[in-house]
Amino acid sequence: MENNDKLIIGGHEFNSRFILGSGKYSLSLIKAAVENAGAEIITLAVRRANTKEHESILDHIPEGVTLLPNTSGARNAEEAVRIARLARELGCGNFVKIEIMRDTKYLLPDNAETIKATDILANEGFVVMPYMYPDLNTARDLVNAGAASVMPLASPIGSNKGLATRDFIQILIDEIDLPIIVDAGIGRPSQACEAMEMGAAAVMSNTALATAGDLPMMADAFRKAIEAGRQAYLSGLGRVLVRGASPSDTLTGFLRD
Ligand SMILES: CC(=O)[C@@H](O)[C@H](O)COP(=O)(O)O
Repeated sequence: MENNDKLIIGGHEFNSRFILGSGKYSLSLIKAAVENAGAEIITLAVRRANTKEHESILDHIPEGVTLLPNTSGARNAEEAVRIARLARELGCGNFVKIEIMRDTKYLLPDNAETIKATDILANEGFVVMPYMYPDLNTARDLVNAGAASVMPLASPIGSNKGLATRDFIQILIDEIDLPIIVDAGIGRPSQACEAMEMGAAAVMSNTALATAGDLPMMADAFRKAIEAGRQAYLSGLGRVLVRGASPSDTLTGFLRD
């Protein structure tokens, strides 16, 4: 069956709605993770592409997969811009995921600096995907700055705690006319599925796979969950009763009479 349900980011079309983080597991597992996840986009810390070691992450990423270099390590807009430009010089393409963190304890993104970096890099022709704390005003500023998607955190990076910011992500999904990609803290396939049922355009995960007992098998489970959540969203979820019950068939009422 032809898949007409594409994820479109900065004019580029993707079939998969699972974006894979690569930072927390070994190079030898990357190919299997991408294949089992069905992922078409994989993030890459620029320091891992720019290594002097004989093995570079770039050698392990299957052909046809879009690289999403991130600016991890940046503490302000200026540093993020510098890392993004370096990634482009290294041949990593035009996509960039902006990650700016001043806080080293909770690793929360700096929304104000993220808006500044988005503005500069979008003007330089990058496809900018900013990681952000889910806040509607910030999201609107990111749209105006030229972002190609918005990536709100579900819970702190690496926590596997799931959709702690659920209601605020829902506001972004309802109000922002860009793909909302739920990032960070998604610890289980069921949480990824829920994000997709809410109407998220895609989910990104790294730690959930990296800390799983069997990484490729977990990648497969995430792929299925994300597809199921998308399908449920597109089919229109059934309503929830505020109170009472509703009989499953009319016969119940008939027998009582
Ligand atoms: C911003 C950031 O670093 C996250 O994208 C991370 O790569 C994924 O978060 P988890 O490791 O919590 O899945």
